[in-house]
Amino acid sequence: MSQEIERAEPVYEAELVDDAAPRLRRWDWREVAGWLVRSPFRFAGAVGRGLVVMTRVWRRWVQVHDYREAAVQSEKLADKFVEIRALTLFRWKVTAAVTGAVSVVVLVADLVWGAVVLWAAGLLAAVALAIAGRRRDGSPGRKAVLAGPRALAWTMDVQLLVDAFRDAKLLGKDESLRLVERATRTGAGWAITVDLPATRKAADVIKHRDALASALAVDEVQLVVERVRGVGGHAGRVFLWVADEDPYGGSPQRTPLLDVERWDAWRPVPFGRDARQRRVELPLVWTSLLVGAIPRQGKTMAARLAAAGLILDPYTRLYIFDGKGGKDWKAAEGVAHRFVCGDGLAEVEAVRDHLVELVAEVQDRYARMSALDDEVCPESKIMPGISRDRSLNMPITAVVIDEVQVFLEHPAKVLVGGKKTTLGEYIVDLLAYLARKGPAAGIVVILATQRPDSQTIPSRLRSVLGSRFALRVMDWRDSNIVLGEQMNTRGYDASTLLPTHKGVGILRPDGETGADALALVVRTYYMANPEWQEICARGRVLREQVGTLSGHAAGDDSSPGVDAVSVFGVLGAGSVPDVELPEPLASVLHYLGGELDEREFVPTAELVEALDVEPTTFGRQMGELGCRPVRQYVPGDDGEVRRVRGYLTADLRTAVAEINSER
Ligand SMILES: Nc1ncnc2c1ncn2[C@@H]1O[C@H](COP(=O)(O)OP(=O)(O)OP(=O)(O)O)[C@@H](O)[C@H]1O
Repeated sequence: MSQEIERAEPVYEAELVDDAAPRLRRWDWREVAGWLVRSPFRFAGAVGRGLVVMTRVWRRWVQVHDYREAAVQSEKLADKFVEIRALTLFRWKVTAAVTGAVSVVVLVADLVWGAVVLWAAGLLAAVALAIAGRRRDGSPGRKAVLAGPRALAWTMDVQLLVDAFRDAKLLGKDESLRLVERATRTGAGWAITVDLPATRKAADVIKHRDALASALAVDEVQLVVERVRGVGGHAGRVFLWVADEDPYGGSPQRTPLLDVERWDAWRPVPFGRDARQRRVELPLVWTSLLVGAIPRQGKTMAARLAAAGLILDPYTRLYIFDGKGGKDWKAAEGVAHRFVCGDGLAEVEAVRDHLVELVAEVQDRYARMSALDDEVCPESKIMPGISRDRSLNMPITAVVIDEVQVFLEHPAKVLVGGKKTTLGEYIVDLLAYLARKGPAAGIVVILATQRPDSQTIPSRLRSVLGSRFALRVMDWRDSNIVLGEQMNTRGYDASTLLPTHKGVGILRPDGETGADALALVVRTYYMANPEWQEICARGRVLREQVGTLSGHAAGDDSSPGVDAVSVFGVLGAGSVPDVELPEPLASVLHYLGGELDEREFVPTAELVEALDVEPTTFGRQMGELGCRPVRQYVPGDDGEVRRVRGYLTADLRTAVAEINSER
């Protein structure tokens, strides 16, 4: 009895003390009743779990799992395969023999002693299973919810997922998830679709993906969270996929471009695979690409993959500039119309001259496109037919610059249009013009850098680059420089990628190209050096066949001699100033890109949808930055003209100019 007595707390003055000093653990009758009512269910639950546990134990045993794993670890699976198969077969036979023997014994016992034996055996088995499947309290550390014996429990019991959402503070205490689609086995993982309560947003789950991964006790690279969009989707519907193991481990896949004879630059280029091994393709025409990463993460590989698609199209003209000056791009010399490799003054000046030549060409293309027949060129934009018509001389032209910071940071003083500047600044202006005006005229700008900071790539250049790919970077600021303002707060931060995951990065496709997701994690395809050389060699043969080998590749390095002054005149026009703009104005300008100059009015609804922002807050923040909405008549998708709220691009430009002058 004395052991059951709890020591009373010290008694303080004015404290009420219960008379019945020795406090015993007393059961409330409601607790007892509750326990009695719940126990059959708990027993049944434990039996169910026990069944799952025992089935798994048996399956691992029959498949010789540990032996197999040891063989995989020591990379001897192939050698041990026959042995493992023989052992598996033997264990299947043992299973069959034991099952047969037990059935016979039970049958005989049933005949001799009657049905009571069956009941007794069943009960015994149920108790044994319940013991195997009981919930073990107090086991140290957290167990991965989705690994081991509980994987099946999770797929059967959504409550575990609800608990994880609550632990990650994505659901309140009284809120719950609604199951849209049961958990199913999809690829090498489990997929489930759920609806959040009406007040919650899928975007927040994406944002706090790491908290959810922690609550589920899996590494965040194993957890994929996507919004379900379009028909059948809404802002509160979430698709979750949890990989069994690191989806970016294993050996990389080779690029499918190696299996094709030629490619069409108008088709999106095969770029890599996402966590679920779905193909990710990158449209390049009518847009541009910025790749950023710290060294040795796969930046050159990513840029070369994009270039490879263009190299395999003989109608594409290539300007290839490599600031590193190594061997990485050497093979492309045989296909490039202009080729510069190195970081000396002569090389930087050559790059400048080639870019000036291109800017002049863009102007010329616009002039010629406006003179073309409406049927050939309906909207002052290059079309596939035009780009392949040799007589029009407007092929898709790609400017690929690796280690672009070498050119952008060059400090040599130059005089441009009577104004003192540096060579680097001038190249920034030229590239910004090309990225802004070029896409519609068939110019594709692809830039790769290991210095993604705001000085190196000023916002007037960044804001006009369409697609972004960030491999691992130093910190979230650098990540935002590549991916766009505030992308880290939306759950996309390339500094959290793992150093061992070479070639894995966050891709933010150009919104204009109709991409569904805001961004996605991609592992690029792998293209070994000999394969890259093979693609370049094939590109050369193709160009020789159709007669498009030109410039440097054809041994002709002469420049057409462009009037640099006339080019200078167009550079300043409408360019976005070089300051960090506050949000949401920065995102608006990024979204509009070159359209800032081309459009007169942007409906608020369009911006709210494109930027995925809350309309009231957006309106207030824009107001604080001096942008007031106006009403204008615009034609809708159905052709009907409606009066809608929106912003005049002139007002946006004025706001930018004012912010600029205040700094
Ligand atoms: N998708 C991939 N899968 C596996 N390994 C990859 C992948 N992409 C790149 N790598 C490996 O990562 C390493 C670095 O690649 P790469 O040379 O492209 O990086 P980088 O960032 O351009 O480096 P640097 O800054 O030195 O130019 C290479 O050894 C390459 O083989």
